[in-house]
Amino acid sequence: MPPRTVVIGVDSSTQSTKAAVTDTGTGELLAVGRAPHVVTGEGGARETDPEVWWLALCDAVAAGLKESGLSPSSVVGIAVAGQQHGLVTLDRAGRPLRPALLWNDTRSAPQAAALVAELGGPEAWTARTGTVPVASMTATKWRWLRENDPANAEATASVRLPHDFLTERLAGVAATDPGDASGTCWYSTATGAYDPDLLERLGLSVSMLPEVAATGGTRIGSLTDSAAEALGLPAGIAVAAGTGDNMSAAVGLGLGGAGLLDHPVLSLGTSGTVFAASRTRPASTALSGFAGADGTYLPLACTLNCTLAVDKVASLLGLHRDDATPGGEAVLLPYLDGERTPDLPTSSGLLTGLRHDTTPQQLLGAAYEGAAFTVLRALDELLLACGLDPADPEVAGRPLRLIGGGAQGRTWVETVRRLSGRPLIVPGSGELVALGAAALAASAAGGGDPVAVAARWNEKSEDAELPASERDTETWERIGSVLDRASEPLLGG
Ligand SMILES: Nc1ncnc2c1ncn2[C@@H]1O[C@H](COP(=O)(O)OP(=O)(O)O)[C@@H](O)[C@H]1O
Ligand SMILES: O=C(CO)[C@@H](O)[C@H](O)COP(=O)(O)O
Repeated sequence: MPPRTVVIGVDSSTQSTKAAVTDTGTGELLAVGRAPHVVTGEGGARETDPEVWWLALCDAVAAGLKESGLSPSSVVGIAVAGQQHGLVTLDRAGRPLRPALLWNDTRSAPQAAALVAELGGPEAWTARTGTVPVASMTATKWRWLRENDPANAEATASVRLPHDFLTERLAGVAATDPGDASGTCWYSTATGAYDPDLLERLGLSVSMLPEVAATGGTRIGSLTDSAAEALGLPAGIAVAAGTGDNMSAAVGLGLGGAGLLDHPVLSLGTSGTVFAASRTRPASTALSGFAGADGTYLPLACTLNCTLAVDKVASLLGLHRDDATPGGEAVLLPYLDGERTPDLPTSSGLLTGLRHDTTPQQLLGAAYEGAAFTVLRALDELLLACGLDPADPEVAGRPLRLIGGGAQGRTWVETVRRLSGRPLIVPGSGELVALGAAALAASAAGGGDPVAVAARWNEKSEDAELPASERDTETWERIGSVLDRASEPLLGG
């Protein structure tokens, strides 16, 4: 038998880094090393020092390798999938000038509104870049920095996204991929390149940005001696371009440009996201028309408040996260970070429908319902943008794949099932982002198309399949009516 070779898929997300030591041949997840991140900031600010991500990556890789019991010499490749959109600013020596502005930092909402108006409205942005700027998009953060921290903006020699900052630390090469680049709002999914006019408008030049590799699985270089020493891995192994975390999850599921719209995906993490792989370029202002890691399309909608917000409500109530019952009359919109979908960056949490007999368990259940409702309503927009009618019983009956940390939680699964009325598939692998990155690494190390690699790995996956339960339309309508009434003044409706 030839010796076992492995690849390392890194998921550098908002709350932590995970490094999945993955068998190159079978996709078996042999070990997962973990290291937490620190997010700081009050009000709308959310920042992390990029050096925290690098140290967490080193710790997670070391922990994963130790747990696997394998020799470092069995590792043949590595790829990073990172939280999308974050703005990393580097000096001439490649050192971060300041903490990164994260995807859920809402301070750049005014800059987003100004950019939308400057181009003549949302449709113009959809046509140009695929996506309408909201506070999450990198372009709005760069403009915020120029207006609010001009000294650091002036000193910036290069701009990176979280995943390509880390990839550059690994390979010494400035590279990104179409998927993560499409979340900047200065890359066009229509042309597959940076938009020179938008760069000029933003005061950026191409020389400040990483080159866009053809796919996230492209080998952009090899592990440098210094990175090898920091990670305890052999120098010279393949480094892939990597991608954004949602794009990587799509790869991990074996979805990529194959038009597999019959299985939309719902991810329950710090963010709640819904997305579907598509061959058709989406043209809706109601969602983000991102690219996939291979340059095809990944229409996606994202909420700012999902598992972290619900965990916060549980801790305020002194309850365990699964100590919840359906909310009854109580409606809780847990928009603790403001909200992105719907675009309500200055909103905060809202509780209504309290009675003398409302219990703490119902309040927690109402937080789950509010978070799940918000992302599920975005799913309807996603389907519409993909030319599907969400009210069509055939479309409404298609299964929803549930991923992210929340998919491991009983109450999350039951709440999504009850409010969606759909059958659910919970994939056997709980680490789809890291698995997708491992497939990108395997591809870079010589293993062919990453989506095909992941699809082959998934053939043995033991997925949980849950049949549909009756849809709780009463709760759905109650929450929808509260949200619509509360957002009217904020949306100017
Ligand atoms: N067993 C579980 N039950 C419910 N929620 C869980 C469970 N395990 C993890 N989570 C939730 O998953 C979240 C982290 O998910 P993850 O997808 O790793 O987030 P991120 O990618 O944003 O860092 C945590 O906020 C936690 O609430
Ligand atoms: O902004 C988005 C998607 O557009 C988020 O989904 C981020 O990519 C962060 O993801 P998690 O840390 O919640 O996984």
